[in-house]
Amino acid sequence: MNVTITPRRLAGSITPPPSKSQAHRLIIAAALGEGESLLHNVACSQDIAATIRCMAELGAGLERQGDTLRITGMRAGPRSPLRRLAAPRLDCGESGSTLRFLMPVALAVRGGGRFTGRGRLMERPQEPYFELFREKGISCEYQDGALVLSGRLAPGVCRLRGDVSSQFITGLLYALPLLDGDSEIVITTALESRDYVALTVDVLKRFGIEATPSARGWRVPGGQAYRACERTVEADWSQAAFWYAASGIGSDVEVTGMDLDSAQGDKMVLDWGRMLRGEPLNGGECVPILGRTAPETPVRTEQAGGRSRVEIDVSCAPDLVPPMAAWGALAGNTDLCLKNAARLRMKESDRLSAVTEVLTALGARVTETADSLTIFGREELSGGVTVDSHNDHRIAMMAAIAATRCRRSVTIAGAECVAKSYPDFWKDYKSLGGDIT
Ligand SMILES: O=C(O)C1=C[C@@H](OP(=O)(O)O)[C@@H](O)[C@H](O)C1
Ligand SMILES: C=C(OP(=O)(O)O)C(=O)O
Repeated sequence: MNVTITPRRLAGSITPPPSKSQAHRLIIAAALGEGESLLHNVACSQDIAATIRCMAELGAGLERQGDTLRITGMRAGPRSPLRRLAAPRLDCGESGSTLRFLMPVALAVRGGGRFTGRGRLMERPQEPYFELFREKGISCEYQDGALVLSGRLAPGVCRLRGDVSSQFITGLLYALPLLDGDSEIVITTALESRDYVALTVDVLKRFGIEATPSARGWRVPGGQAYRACERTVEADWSQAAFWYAASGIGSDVEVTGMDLDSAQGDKMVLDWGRMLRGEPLNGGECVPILGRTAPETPVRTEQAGGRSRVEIDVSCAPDLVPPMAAWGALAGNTDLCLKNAARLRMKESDRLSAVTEVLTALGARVTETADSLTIFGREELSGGVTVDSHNDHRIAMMAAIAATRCRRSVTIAGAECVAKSYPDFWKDYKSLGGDIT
């Protein structure tokens, strides 16, 4: 599907969709649990549909009633009869979270499974799991494009890299409590996307599951049971970031329904945006309103010729790169460097090269290195082109936000990919006065 945008500023009020990251976690916890859980404000993005489908295949009952999901837990645990059933077939769509969260879960609950996916999913790296699983005697093989796991996930020490994806750690945090002995997750490198692990621990706690930080990672007692729960999914800070970016570059969008106390790390978009706007400054340093400290506290420096440069370490919040890039491209006399971003090459697209290609086509000046982007702020972009979404929801949304400040119309090819995380994105864009066909 092509969407053509006639540039104009957006105005109005919007509540972003429910958090995809939180919804995945709540659904999995409820499905593993005992009894009936109710989850409210569940939106059926393609990624969430994948997790729902997979948890049903693993043995839970999931029934949608409007935006409420009624989940009958499978009572997973060391003595569950589910372990005797045939290997489940888990279609993860394009969702990296679904695949990586459920690989150890399927091992713990069913002794393995056959995982399939679409788009770039099956090419995304799984080596940290493979190394760990093979060390534990679990077989991991690609067969006709499917990933087949089989074996027993034994409790004990689980050594894992922390700089490929935090999703591996989340998967283990879900599976290890179900084993019949205690475990420790030992992180062998720097941990990136750290707040996503904190979000996991936050959800687990609500289901009565304990995981405590250790000097090397997390200690996870075995023999735990997920208890049923009733929760409402919070609004999504990663999606809110696109609307904050729109306002940052001249639109007037009021973002409603956001929880400032959320465990979602992407709420730091508020601090990053403030830094980009150059306010408020305190001796040249931004004072983070959300109490964040290095490394994610951005640094702003004054440059020659009246320009400023903002440098942000994005390793803690990679999903903020596309909205921040759109914001940076139209930041006037401010240049934005997004560094420590190598992991973005392993998402739905190679997001660093996709951001560079799309923003450059729209008329921005962007330089790309192996692990960073520098975007040189302008007052306006030229537009007048067709850009490719690269089948990446966050790239399509970035282009749509940047288009609000182009001189000529912008066509986004493959615009339907927003359904991966934000099926109503185009509807919401229109409701804010966006002119799209
Ligand atoms: O745990 C999660 O919900 C996510 C973790 C992040 O991935 P990485 O840990 O691979 O960076 C993020 O990019 C992804 O969109 C969602
Ligand atoms: C990378 C993303 O998700 P996942 O890893 O779950 O596919 C995303 O939503 O940007």
